Amino acid sequence: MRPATSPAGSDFVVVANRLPVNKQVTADGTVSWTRAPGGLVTALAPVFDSQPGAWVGWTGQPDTTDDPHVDGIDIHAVPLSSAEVEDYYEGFANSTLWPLYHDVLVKPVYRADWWDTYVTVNRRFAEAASAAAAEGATVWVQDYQLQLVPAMLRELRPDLKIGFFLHIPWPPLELFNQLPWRREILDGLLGADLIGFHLPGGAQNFLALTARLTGRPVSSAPVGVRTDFGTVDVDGRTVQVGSFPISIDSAGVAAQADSQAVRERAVEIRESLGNPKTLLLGVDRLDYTKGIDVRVESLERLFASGRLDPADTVLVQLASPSRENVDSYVALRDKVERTVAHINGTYGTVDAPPIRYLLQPVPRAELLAYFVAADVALVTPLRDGMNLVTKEYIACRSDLGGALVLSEFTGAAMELEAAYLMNPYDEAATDDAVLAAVTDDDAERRRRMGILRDQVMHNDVDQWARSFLDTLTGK
Ligand SMILES: Nc1ncnc2c1ncn2[C@@H]1O[C@H](COP(=O)(O)OP(=O)(O)O)[C@@H](O)[C@H]1O
Ligand SMILES: O=P(O)(O)OC[C@H]1O[C@H](O[C@H]2O[C@H](CO)[C@@H](O)[C@H](O)[C@H]2O)[C@H](O)[C@@H](O)[C@@H]1O
Repeated sequence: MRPATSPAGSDFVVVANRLPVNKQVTADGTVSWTRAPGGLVTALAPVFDSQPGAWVGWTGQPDTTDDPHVDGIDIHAVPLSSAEVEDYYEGFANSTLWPLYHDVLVKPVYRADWWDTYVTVNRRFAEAASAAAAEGATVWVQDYQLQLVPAMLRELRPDLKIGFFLHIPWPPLELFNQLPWRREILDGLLGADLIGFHLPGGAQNFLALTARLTGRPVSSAPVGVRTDFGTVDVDGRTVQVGSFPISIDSAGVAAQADSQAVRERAVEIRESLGNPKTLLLGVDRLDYTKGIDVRVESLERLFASGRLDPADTVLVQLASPSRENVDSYVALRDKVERTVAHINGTYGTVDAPPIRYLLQPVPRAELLAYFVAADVALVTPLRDGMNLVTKEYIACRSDLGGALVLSEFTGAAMELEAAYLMNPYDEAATDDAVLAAVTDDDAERRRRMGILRDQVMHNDVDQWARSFLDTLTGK
């Protein structure tokens, strides 16, 4: 039932763990709002340019009742206590689900008290969404932190059209089955009218698992990209299941990258690094799924074997701090920082270390200047739902310069086959891919970048959002 306090509400509501802004509080208590980290916000923020609506989410800070203002979006902040952040966000979302859905790269932790808090917090998000939505509104729930919201929201508001999109991989049956609350998660998701995944394989896994664990009738034909949807029959209600590869505001990124200011800054960046023959670039949240260790270890092997010369090669690794209270992230940071120091100590000189490592989010224009400046982008995840950094790099290269080394274990690899694809578990193949991207002649690099650019400029975030929402609303 609709809460009595509800205003008329919005016709379009996004529900995501994060708001598009992040609250930063410095030691002296100064408050500032910065763009929230990660690809979910990068992708969803432009959706509101063409569609007014509300965004229900958390500010990124515990124990606050702030309601930040964002131009053009009606923000509804969902408060979380410190204990809830520990149990729901750092615990169940990022120490249970995140590793389980990313090939158990670290061992998932299963704790009933974390699960209980996940249920409590999901209910709070469902209630906030219910209060924000107008009669008959379209509500789009995002990601693994909120998998129970679709069913909870349907119970509160049967009048709504409810969509759910998963931004990370959907795991195979053998892994998902580890989850003590697997049936509850499936039932939560099945509250939606449309469930979206990046890749057809994820949608197919979901259908197979649903048939096995719930016994509900599911369709048997394969799922296509933005077409040929699967179905689950939930007591006479049809839930559609589809594949919608996410993207970026390609034209907007390209236009900003082509600005004089960004081009000039790119030249300055190269100069400040001593105009190396080869500038390699990594840009990631500091996450163990991203394979930052894979690329720096490959670089070390290429230096050690003499296949690359550390005197004329620089790797800039821009890392954004992430989930810093979770043990596996602390361990990764230690590992990366030790390896970088080891390589710089072994192969550098005092004034020219081959790796420049920054652990701070970089302002947007500055980031694009790095993309324009880099000869090779190294995108080497062990597993990644999509990876929007890849698409940002390509969108920035209207000059058809640059080359992309891309892990086969990213969602992006399915669409971007003209990249230098590599298996991050295969050291020799990784080294060969990096070396080919560095040493192939300009014609070959331009040929590949041309194909990649056609793909990314054509398949942008607007198409992603439109195709999902049109399917959801039956247009
Ligand atoms: N060090 C950084 N500084 C600024 N932005 C960053 C940094 N690292 C990543 N980003 C941004 O965060 C987003 C990451 O999205 P994506 O590659 O899909 O991975 P994820 O969502 O898992 O972090 C991109 O828009 C990227 O530009
Ligand atoms: O909110 P955080 O805990 O700081 O994490 C940031 C986001 O990381 C994940 O992003 C995923 O979504 C991207 C866009 O679809 C995709 O390209 C990437 O492969 C995923 O890892 C997470 O799924 C988001 O919920 C987080 O906000």
